[in-house]
Amino acid sequence: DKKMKSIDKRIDEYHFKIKDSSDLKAESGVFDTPTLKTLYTLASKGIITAMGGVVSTGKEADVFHAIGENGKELAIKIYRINTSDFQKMQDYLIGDPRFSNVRGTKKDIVFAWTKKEQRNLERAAEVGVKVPEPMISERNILIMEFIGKDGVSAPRLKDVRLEEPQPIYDTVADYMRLLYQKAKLVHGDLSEYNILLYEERPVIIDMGQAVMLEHPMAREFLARDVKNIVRYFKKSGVKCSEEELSAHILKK
Ligand SMILES: N#C/C(=C\c1ccncc1)C(=O)NCc1ccccc1
Repeated sequence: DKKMKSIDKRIDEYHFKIKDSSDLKAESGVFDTPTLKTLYTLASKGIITAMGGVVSTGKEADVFHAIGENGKELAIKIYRINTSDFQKMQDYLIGDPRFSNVRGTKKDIVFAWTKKEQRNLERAAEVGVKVPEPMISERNILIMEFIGKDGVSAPRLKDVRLEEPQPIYDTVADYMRLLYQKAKLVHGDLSEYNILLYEERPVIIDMGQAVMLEHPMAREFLARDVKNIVRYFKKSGVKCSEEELSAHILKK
């Protein structure tokens, strides 16, 4: 019972439990009724026991901190159903052999996108790339491992000044190679905005737009990812080039 006590104490530390929708609605525009229903379903299954604060907000989605079973810290990514750039999502999905049959309303597109991010995170984790471990996705909600401590998210590379950039660059280069060679994926939006630094190691996030190598734009997306990564690490003092990073990723 002591254990339960401590979890309750932890939960009380948060602004609010999932008690009524007024609190959640105040948080941000993602909490429309269907989303609240889904959150309550997840809560009633004990998957989420308390919602924390906002970790990050974007056009497409908001990420919240939460507490799950046995006090585990979670990241809850909630995709907006109305304002998401669903035309862009649709173009990405149509090019993806795994989702090319998805048609229909914005809702269907956003649900498929959420599932896609979960599948991409699973494939990345399988081949040894450090990403937030995905747990489940339900409609427009993706639940994953929280990368951070006590509700404080690990910082993005964009927000840190690296003492030792070389080993971080080497790891990111290896992750890009593993994604391409083993997971047959291109991240498609890789930059210092989508890499967290946790316990001195890079963690890749935001795999929703990642595409399979068969996608018509896979090579252009890879070239853009390479350009972004070289630009950032050159600025951080690493001797690197687009040719060298591309070779590292593509060589057999
Ligand atoms: N996944 C994820 C993220 C953070 C995160 C932190 C700690 N643990 C897991 C994930 C994240 O900020 N993504 C960026 C983003 C972009 C656009 C909209 C919302 C969010």
